[in-house]
Amino acid sequence: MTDTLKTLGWSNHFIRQVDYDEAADPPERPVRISAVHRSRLDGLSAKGAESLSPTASAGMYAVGDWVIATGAAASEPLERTTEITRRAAGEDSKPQLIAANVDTLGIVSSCNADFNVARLERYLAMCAASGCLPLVILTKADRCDDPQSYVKQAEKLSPLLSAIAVDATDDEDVKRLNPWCSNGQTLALVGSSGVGKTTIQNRLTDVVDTTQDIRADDAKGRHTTTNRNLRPTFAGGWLIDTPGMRELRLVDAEEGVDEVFSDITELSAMCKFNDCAHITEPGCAIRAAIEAGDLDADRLERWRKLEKENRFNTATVGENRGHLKRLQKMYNAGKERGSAKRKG
Ligand SMILES: Nc1nc2c(ncn2[C@@H]2O[C@H](COP(=O)(O)OP(=O)(O)OP(=O)(O)O)[C@@H](O)[C@H]2O)c(=O)[nH]1
Ligand SMILES: [Zn+2]
Repeated sequence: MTDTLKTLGWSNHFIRQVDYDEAADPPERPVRISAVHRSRLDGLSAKGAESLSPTASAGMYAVGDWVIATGAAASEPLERTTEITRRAAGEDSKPQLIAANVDTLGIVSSCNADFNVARLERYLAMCAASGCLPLVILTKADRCDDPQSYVKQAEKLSPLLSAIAVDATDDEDVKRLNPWCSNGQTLALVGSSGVGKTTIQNRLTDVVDTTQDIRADDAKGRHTTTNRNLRPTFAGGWLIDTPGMRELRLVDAEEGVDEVFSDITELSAMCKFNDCAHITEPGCAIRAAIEAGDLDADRLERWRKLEKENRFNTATVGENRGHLKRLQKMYNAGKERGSAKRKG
C-alpha cells in the first residue's frame, strides 16, 4: 500500500473487497469521495483530485466513501467500515446518509448552557449505531471554572467514552485532538449550532469558514457551516464537518440505545416479567435499583423517551422499506457486475 493511499484512509477492510494490484498500476483505482454533488462526485486518489460521475444514484454515495474509478466513472461505494445516518428533517422519513468510513465521531458540546446529558446520550446512541468511536469534545473550557467536572460527567455515561475539554480558540489546545485525525484517521464533528465545530475545524485544517458570535444569553448559535466535506488535517488525517444537527433523530439505532443504556438493559433482563414496563410490576429489577440508589430515575426516563422515539422513527422508516429493498437489490447487482468487470 502506498503512503498516499494509506493517508487517504485505504485499509485492509477495502483491500479485501477488490483485486486491486497497486504495483500493476491498472486503470481502475481507489478514490475516496470528498464531496457529493447532484450528478458529480469529487474525490481524492493516489493521483490527486478527481472528478467522477456516479454509476449509482448520487444519494447512494456519502462523503468519506471509497469507490473504484474506471476512467471518470465511479463504481458503487465499497462496503463501509462505518456509516452515519440521520432521519431527514420534516415529514420525509427516509434515513439520510451523512458520512461514511468515519473512524471517530467527535460529539461537540460546550462547558456551558449547551451541556446536556440527554443530548449527549442521544448522540452516543447514534454513534454506537454508526460503528464510530465516540469522543466527547467539550469546548469553551476557557469560559468555565471547572471544565474537568464536565469531562467527568460525560465519561460517566459510558465506560468506553473519552472526553476532552478544550479551548477551541487556542491553536495549541486544539492540537490535543490530533491523535484522532492523524495517520489517515477520519474524524467527524457533530453538535448543536454554536458549540465551536467551525472554530475547531479552522484550526485542524487550512480551510477557513466563518464563525458567528453567539448571543451570550442563551448559548444558542447561528448556522455558519453549510456544506459537508472531507478535508485534510494538518496532522495527516481527515475531517468531515456536517451542518448543525439540532434536528437529530434516531433511525434504527436500537442497538445504539441498548449500548448507551447497557446498565438499564442488563437490569431489565433481571425483572420478574419479560414484558416488565418497570412501573408497578412486582419483582422489577429497575425499580429496585432506583430505590437502592444504584440507578438514577432521570436516566430511566431519558431511556424511555429515546426508546420510544427510536421505535416511532423506525416504524415510519419501515414504510419505506420496499423502496430500500429495491435499492439494495440494484446495489448488489451493480456490485456483482463491478466485481465481474474487475476480475475479467
Ligand atoms: N472562548 C471560546 N469561544 C469559543 C470556543 N469555541 C467556539 N467559540 C466561539 O463560539 C462561537 C461559535 O462557534 P462556531 O465554531 O461558529 O460554532 P459551530 O459549532 O461551528 O456552529 P454552526 O456552524 O452554526 O454549527 C464563535 O464566536 C467562536 O469563536 C471556545 O472553546 N472558547
Ligand atoms: Zn422491570
